[in-house]
Amino acid sequence: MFDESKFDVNLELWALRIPRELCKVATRLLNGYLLDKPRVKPITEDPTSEKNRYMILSEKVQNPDLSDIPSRKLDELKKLCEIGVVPYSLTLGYSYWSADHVLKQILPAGVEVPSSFETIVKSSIYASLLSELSILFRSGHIAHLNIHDELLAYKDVIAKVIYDKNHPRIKTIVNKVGTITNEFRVPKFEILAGDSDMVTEVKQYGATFKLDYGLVYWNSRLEHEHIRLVSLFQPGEIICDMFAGIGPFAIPAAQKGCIVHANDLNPDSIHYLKINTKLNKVDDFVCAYNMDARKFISQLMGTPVSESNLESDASTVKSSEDSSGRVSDKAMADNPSVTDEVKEVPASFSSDVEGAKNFSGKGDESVIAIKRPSDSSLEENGRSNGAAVSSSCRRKGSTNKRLRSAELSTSKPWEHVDHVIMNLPASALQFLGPDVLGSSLLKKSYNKFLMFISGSADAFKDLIVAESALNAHIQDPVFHRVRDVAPNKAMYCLSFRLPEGCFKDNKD
Ligand SMILES: C[S@@+](CC[C@H](N)C(=O)[O-])C[C@H]1O[C@@H](n2cnc3c(N)ncnc32)[C@H](O)[C@@H]1O
Repeated sequence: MFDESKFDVNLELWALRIPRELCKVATRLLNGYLLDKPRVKPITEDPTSEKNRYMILSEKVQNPDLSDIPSRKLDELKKLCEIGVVPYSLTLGYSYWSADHVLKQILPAGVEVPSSFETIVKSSIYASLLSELSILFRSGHIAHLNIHDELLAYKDVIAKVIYDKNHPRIKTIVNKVGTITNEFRVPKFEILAGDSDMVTEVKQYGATFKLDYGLVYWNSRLEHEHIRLVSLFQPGEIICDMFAGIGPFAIPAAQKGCIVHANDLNPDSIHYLKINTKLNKVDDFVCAYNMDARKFISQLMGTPVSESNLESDASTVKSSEDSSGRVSDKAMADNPSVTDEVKEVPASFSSDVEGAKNFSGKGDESVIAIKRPSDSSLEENGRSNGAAVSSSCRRKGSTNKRLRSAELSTSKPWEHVDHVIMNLPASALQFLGPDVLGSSLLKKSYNKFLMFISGSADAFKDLIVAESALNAHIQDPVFHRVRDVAPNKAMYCLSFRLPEGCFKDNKD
């Protein structure tokens, strides 16, 4: 692909032959005059004698008479031992140079390298130029590039360099092709280097996620948003994740002791969601569903005709892969004794959550509270409505302890949900209408939960659309800036408590 030897840089240097036991003292004396290159040791074997070492001098020592070294230092050194000066050739080759250095030489000078607006993975393995190439992130062993058109001719070279420089940590280099058009939001990738295995594991906030990067949606840049939302939840709360993917909200929420109803249309996402609940030992807390979110929410919240037919109702909303094991086989099972016990626990709405600060917007620049005269802050709203936001599963002091598996079986989402997550940017608002939420919400007094909706770049427009879908005024909406998706274009999360009396004109 390219001749690696063209990156060779030969250095003609001088080295001192010093008895090995004196190297430490000599190093101190020669401070500032020894070779100083990253990853190259200035002291090396003397090929002619085991008793000695070569101390390689820096490029600034040009003469074998060592006149470039201050005489005071040399005199001290000479008092220690007899010094031999030998020529020393050093080649810094392809393996020495960073990816940044190599690519700068390969890519044409003057090529318009777009500046990156993406957040690069924190433990960045890439140098500045690579971020300019818009290398989006690393997912497990996969490095995902997004090579711009003007650099496409160099894609193989770029991939080879990144692969060479990061193997074995990175085993596969992929490039996103085209724009995402499918409803599962999975990009198309071409594999540029390494093996074609797209099944990988990633870690976020201590949870492990297994996924096939070619089949499911995954975006490491949402890690902060995943943590932020989950930090707002309380143990025992019931979460409904309408577009759950492989579980980056569902699993940490379940780890916190929440009960999660997680749905996704993509069967592969649900396949991995189930694997992940098991991997993270929260399968007793997550019930997975594989259907369109409209059907999911209306069935989940639809009023069961009687307690006796809960199971049959529930079975319609469980994963279509029931035989291969829905996430919790105990989910929705009738267990009156446990239900009774849990019902006795008084509801509490303690809001001393870390994330509550973010939610109110205080101290978080990315939170924008859209204020209207009558609005109070969303945090206050959350607290004041707290008494009404009760959960049949909530337990006092259950904090991070694992709850019994029976918790999920006592969850009655058709009676109560604390939070709804809708992470489907741009289209999530379509799922707010009376045709989806309306009928089920009206039948029950179901208007207390908090909704988190990933909106488009136009926060104000989203608010208007949401209000029109709900046919109600949204009090204290909060827009949290999730991330920049393009220069001057941010993605927001709109949060609000479902207004009292929404869909009122649709009442029958
Ligand atoms: C942006 S991803 C979010 C996934 C996950 N919440 C996360 O943060 O990684 C949106 C997800 O919605 C799913 N999806 C798209 N349309 C859907 C629908 N009509 N009903 C249910 N899920 C849908 C996709 O398969 C995808 O996994």
